[in-house]
Amino acid sequence: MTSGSKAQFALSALAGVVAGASQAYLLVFINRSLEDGQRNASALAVSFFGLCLLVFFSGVLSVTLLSRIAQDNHYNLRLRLSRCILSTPLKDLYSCGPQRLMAVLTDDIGSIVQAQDAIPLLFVEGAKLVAALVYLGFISYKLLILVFGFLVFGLTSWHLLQRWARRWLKLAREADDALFGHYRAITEGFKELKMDARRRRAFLDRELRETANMIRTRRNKASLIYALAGRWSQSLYFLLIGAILFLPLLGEQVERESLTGFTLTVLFIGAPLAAIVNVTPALGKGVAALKNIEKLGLGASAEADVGTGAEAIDLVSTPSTLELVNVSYRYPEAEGSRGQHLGPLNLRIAPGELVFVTGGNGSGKTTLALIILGLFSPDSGELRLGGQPITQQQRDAYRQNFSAVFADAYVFDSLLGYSNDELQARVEELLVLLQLDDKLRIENGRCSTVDLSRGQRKRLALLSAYLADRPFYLFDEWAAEQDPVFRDFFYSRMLPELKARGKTVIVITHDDRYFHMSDRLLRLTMGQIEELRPALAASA
Ligand SMILES: Nc1ncnc2c1ncn2[C@@H]1O[C@H](COP(=O)(O)OP(=O)(O)OP(=O)(O)O)[C@@H](O)[C@H]1O
Repeated sequence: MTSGSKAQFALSALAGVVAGASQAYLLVFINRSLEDGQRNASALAVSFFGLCLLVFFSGVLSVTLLSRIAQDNHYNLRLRLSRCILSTPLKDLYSCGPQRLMAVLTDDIGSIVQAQDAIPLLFVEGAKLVAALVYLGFISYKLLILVFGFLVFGLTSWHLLQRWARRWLKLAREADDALFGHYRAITEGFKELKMDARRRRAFLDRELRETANMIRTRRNKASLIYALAGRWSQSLYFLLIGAILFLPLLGEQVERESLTGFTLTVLFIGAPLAAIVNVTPALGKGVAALKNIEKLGLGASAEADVGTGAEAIDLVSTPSTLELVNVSYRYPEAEGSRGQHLGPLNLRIAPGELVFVTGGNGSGKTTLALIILGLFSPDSGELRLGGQPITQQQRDAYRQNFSAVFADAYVFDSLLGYSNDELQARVEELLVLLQLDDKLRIENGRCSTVDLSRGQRKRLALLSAYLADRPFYLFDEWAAEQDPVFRDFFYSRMLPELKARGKTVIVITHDDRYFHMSDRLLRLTMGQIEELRPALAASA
């Protein structure tokens, strides 16, 4: 919280307390006018309506300010969490899984916001309750002790029931993660599920149904316990009123006026008590959501700030030698399989070299690419640029040296940071070069469409990489989805042209027809690099 929002919070909390306390004070007036009849009626009326105005304005002020703070927090939370995800190392992100992240970004943020929305109500209702209890103390401290006894017993038993309900809610929330995984399967595996009725049935009737049913059962249990807790507290409340009304039967002498005032006040506290009891589940869900976010550990091992990246871009180096020295990397072990291991890898790529990397499926080419790009930190060994080891703090700056197109390239519908009048001419030129000019337009940095074929999407990703135009280029099986003509154009024209411009280019490829175009050909086998065609300079 900034000091401005702290002051706003303090003011709104104060207004909430004033609103609640003055509502309770209205009760004193009501009680007094009932006791006094028409005596002092005009003086009481002035104070009464004055107090009504105070209740109105302080209530509006408190709720508005606190809602505004809640919205500010919501806004900050969305931004902070997104920034936090982007500063998390890729390895940690892989181990969270995309479905958990989606559940956090949708469900958990929503729960936190609902909890924050409940806070203004807590202040107003809490203040009403406290003020009413103070008034009860003035009327009769003995009866106040009785009320306290009931409150402590009621709240303790209610709290235990709440805890039980929250346990079920927590289990339901865990199943939500699995549900998001199924939703992903529906959207991303839509075609496969549509094509095979047997598979679709198994998916809908077993996987999805089981998870959805588990969530339904767990949430139902939580709701039942919440309902029990609610009814239980209400029953206790009536029991309390009964106890006060019928105390004389137990031989306890209480004045009639005190009894009336007391009963009226106890009836009055029913509403704030119920309101507090009703908003508590929202608070519980909010706390559980916060714990979920904490449990992901996002940002715990955060890399240097990846905020705007402006500071990092200033560090882009001129072409330099890239080295991997005794680098090794292991994927975390999964159930039933040992984590794949790469290394130790030693590699030196000189500025301006065109290096092809090949190897069988699963040999570790993409993993090597992710290490070279600084997206995976090696478990041991180091990465050096221009002879300088890359530290954890420099990793984001280091990554800014690369223009990369991944095998599963994501295509943004805008150029994000690469749209200005100067670049527009280059964009037009690239659209023609990549034969996309009859498919889409890019105006003010926004693409007219990204509904393109896979090959075309890869070309659009290449356009983005060209616009960034860093000293290093890395392509992971870029040409795999291109037609023979364009594939030839890529290897015979585009790669030599990049090399001629002094770029260091690393190409992961299975296209053996073009292996001769490279300066060096590396092969990965079982996580080890083998040099098939050494650098011309080295072999000379
Ligand atoms: N996220 C991951 N978690 C655990 N293991 C992984 C993960 N990604 C890849 N692996 C394992 O690491 C090994 C190397 O994978 P990688 O994607 O680097 O291979 P590749 O050579 O690029 O394969 P392909 O030619 O099929 O693209 C594989 O055996 C794979 O099982």
